[in-house]
Amino acid sequence: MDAVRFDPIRLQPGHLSRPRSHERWRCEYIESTSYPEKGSCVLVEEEARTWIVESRADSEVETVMASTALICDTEPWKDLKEHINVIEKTHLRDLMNDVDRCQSMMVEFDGIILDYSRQRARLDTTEKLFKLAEAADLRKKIDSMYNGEHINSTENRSVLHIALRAPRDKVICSDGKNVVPDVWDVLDKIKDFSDRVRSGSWVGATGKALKDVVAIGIGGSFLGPLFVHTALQTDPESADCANGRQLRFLANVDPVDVARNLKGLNPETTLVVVVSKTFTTAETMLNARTMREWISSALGAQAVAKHMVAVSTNLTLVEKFGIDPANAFAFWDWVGGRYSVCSAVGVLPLSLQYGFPIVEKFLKGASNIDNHFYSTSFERNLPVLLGLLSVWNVTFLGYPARAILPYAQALEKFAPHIQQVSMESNGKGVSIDGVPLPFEAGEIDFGEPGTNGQHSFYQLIHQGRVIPCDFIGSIKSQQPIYLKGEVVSNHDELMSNFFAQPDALAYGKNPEQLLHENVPDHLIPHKTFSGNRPSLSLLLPSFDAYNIGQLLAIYEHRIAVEGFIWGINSFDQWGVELGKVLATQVRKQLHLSRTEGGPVQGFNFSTTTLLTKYLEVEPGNPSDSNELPRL
Ligand SMILES: O=P(O)(O)OC[C@H]1O[C@H](O)[C@H](O)[C@@H](O)[C@@H]1O
Repeated sequence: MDAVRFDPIRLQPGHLSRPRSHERWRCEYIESTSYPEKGSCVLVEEEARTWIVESRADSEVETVMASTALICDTEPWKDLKEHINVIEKTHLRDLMNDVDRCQSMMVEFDGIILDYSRQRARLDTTEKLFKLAEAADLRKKIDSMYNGEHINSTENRSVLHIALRAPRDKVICSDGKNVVPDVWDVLDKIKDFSDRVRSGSWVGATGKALKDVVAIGIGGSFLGPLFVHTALQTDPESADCANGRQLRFLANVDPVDVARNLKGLNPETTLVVVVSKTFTTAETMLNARTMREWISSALGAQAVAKHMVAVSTNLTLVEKFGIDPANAFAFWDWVGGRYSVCSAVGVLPLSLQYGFPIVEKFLKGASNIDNHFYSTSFERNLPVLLGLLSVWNVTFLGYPARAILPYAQALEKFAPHIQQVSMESNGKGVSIDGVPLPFEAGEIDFGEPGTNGQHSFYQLIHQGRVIPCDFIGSIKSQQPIYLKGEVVSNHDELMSNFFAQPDALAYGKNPEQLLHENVPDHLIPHKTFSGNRPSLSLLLPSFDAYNIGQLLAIYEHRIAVEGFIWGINSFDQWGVELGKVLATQVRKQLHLSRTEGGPVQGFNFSTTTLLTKYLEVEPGNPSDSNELPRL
């Protein structure tokens, strides 16, 4: 039995290290306090200043005694706080004149250039950020992730999306087991299945080839695959492989999304892929039942086996739903939903559309960044630099948002995907040990492809609030256009904006310049740009499948770095639960009122009034017959 001393003032649920299953620990405490109930650790005895606790967990995994120290208590943090005053006195206009500084703030890896010279940072700022990384044990945390330790401590899970794109011969262990062979078993199964569907050897119930795929899923089971699909759609090599095929995504439980997705589809030639990690998500399951009805009402119930397959970690529920387990593609609880695009979640629908070899290139791109992130010194490590700079912007300079501005229509769905990866991962208010954070973590991500955004929200970015921007561009266009007689090609036109906007933000325009241009006095305040607005630029060779994989992994790891520095758990998402629970209560009420006409009860005045109005306008009971969209 180990004796552990706790400081009751800092003691919060989550601070107790858990003994191995059914072990007992003696915990001495300093002042009188009540035992903080914590999951599987139960208080079995209490003596003077001592609790005897016993673990009731089945797991043999021991959580290491978590430190109650917050990163903001460290010297490097305090030093950076002081350093803000120094940076406040600088202007990017001047910082950009220092060529040595600018040169040091350009990093190249595998043809990807990161230019962070337009960050409000000097060389000593980055030095201080590296010290902060040291204080946050960043190296150790990255290693823990790669070693399969249960860094998602509130769910007691490893975080191993890196294993999803690891080469066959790599060894990556979770709970003592090499998971890479399991990953490749599923990848091989996907390759085989998608080859059969694409070649027409797997056909639908009426013998027709399945050329259209509807992937049902939401959140992490939707946004990543949608981003990659949208990016590959116009990549020439990928587009060639998708000839004659369609991939659609049904996410929203809004029946309009069903209607839109079904429009023009024939059940005879459609394959439905139900994607859900848990196979319990309300929206996905209702959409899956809807699509099952759409297929069976047209082709008979037996057709479901040929027209519906699933991706899930919960194969028992897949079978219960009526999908043949032979047509289920597994993944594992060590893959977070928002980090699952490289699992069957993305690989199956994308392989059906583009063929497995294209998807393998995408996986190789992501794997290349996994190696870079793991093995490159922090000074030249793209995700580490990006993560540290984000922490600097959000927490120290106080800029709460980040604009993701790809100068690439192919990356149209990148910002929506990163919104989930970033905001669900880092939108936390307590440290990994459960201590309320006395500083802001997480950021608000939003974005649109350039140049569309320029004609929309850039006004605010230039003259309103300061929003650090990520400019993302490619050297080669996926679909070049050049018109004889035009000054530049269409891609050069696009990229002129990519190169110009960061300088406009950094330098701005001052009243002297405006006077010199004979701008009337009364317009000078309106036409003045303060400048000094930070951005960074990422220039990639192209947006082919490999580069898209790289870009994805850069952002995934950048977000992990931010969480590691803030000392939060970036891999759980308890914040999404409450809304779901309350919706259950409303669903029950709607059913009751529709079927028995019962009055709205048990809600506050506002919800009661709204529900009553809602029920008045659309009266009627659920009917005995099915109703499907008529579009
Ligand atoms: O894949 P599923 O289990 O259906 O989950 C879909 C989504 O549901 C939840 O809302 C979680 O917050 C997301 O992280 C998850 O991606």
